Amino acid sequence: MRVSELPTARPPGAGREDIDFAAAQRAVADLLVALGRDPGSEHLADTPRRVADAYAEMLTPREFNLTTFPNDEGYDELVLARDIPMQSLCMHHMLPFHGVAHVGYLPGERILGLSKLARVVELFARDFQVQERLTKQVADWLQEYLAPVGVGVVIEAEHMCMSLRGVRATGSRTVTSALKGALREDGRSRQEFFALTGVAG
Ligand SMILES: Nc1nc2c(ncn2[C@@H]2O[C@H](COP(=O)(O)OP(=O)(O)OP(=O)(O)O)[C@@H](O)[C@H]2O)c(=O)[nH]1
Ligand SMILES: [Zn+2]
Repeated sequence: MRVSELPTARPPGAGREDIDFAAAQRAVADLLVALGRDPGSEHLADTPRRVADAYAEMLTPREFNLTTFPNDEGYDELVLARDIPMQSLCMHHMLPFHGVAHVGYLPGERILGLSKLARVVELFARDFQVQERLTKQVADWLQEYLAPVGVGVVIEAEHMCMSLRGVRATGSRTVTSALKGALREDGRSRQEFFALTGVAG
């Protein structure tokens, strides 16, 4: 099943088809002028196009197949993809935040193609985001389409809006988690999940 064919938990209006490139380029050119920069300089001449392209790319997740397999062996322990690289854009400042995601689940009737754990992170990260919302969207989406016994998502990220400007707390990382099903309710599973992600639970 192609992911674009699923009614995802993504908010309507996100995606490349909603991007007006000409308007985005004009807006970047206006911003440069508003910031007192000379848009006629050779270095800046193509910058509105580059910035519009860069944001369009950063806001567009790649399409993928949601491939699952029958859980023939009845595997009932945790499956965890650790240290999935994650890049997103902060909703409040439009600056990047980046780090890693750890995504795990306790299988039910189906197991998921392993790469899909990283692809689901990208599906929601390529958007203007709030870290808490991103974390929960990944967990909710896996719960809905994989129907596992439990799901756990941890994201550890550094926000450029906290590093490059404002409080300038460079190196500080924010940790968020979302747990569902047995990983939320069963103390032992929850502890094991946090132990394997390396986050104190
Ligand atoms: N909860 C949450 N807050 C975020 C996230 N990304 C950025 N923020 C925060 O959003 C807040 C916006 O606060 P404002 O006071 O309106 O913005 P600001 O004046 O730029 O704030 P400072 O960053 O403190 O200078 C800041 O505290 C940011 O750190 C996120 O993913 N989750
Ligand atoms: Zn921010």
